[in-house]
Amino acid sequence: VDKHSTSVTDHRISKPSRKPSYRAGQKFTLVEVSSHNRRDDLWLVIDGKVYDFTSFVEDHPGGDAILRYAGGDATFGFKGPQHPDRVWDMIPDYFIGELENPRE
Ligand code: HEM
Repeated sequence: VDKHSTSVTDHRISKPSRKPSYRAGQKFTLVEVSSHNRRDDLWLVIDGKVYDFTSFVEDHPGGDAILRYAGGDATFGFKGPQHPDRVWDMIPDYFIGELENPRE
C-alpha cells in the first residue's frame, strides 16, 4: 500500500459531488470555523466535529434556522426537539475535520 496516496478525491472513481472533501486528521480552530459563517460558506461544530453544510443549506427542511449557529458550535441547536434521530445519519457526509482544543 502506498502510504503517500491518501487522497479521497480519486477522479477515476469519484462521482461529481457538491459535498466537501477533507484530509484525514484535519483540525480546525474555533477562530477558523467562525469565518465560515454565511449561507454560501457555512461550517458548524457538532460534538467537537466540524462540518461544512454549505451545500445543504438550501435542502434543510428547517430553512434558515440552520444559519442560527453559523460559524459556531451548533451542538445545542442540532440536538433540539425539532430533529428526529435520523439527522445523525445525515451529517457524516459533511464532516471535514475535528475541532482543535474543543474545551478552549
Ligand atoms: C444547529 C443548526 C440547525 C438548526 C437550528 C436546525 C433547526 C431546524 C428546525 C427549526 C427544524 C424544524 C422545521 C419544521 O418543523 O418546520 C429542522 C428540521 C430538520 N432539520 Fe434542522 N437544524 C439545524 C441543522 C440541521 C442539520 C445540520 C441537518 C442535517 C444535515 C438538519 C436536518 C433536519 C431535518 C431532516 C429536519 C426535518 C425533521 C423532520 O422530519 O421533522 N438540520 N431543523
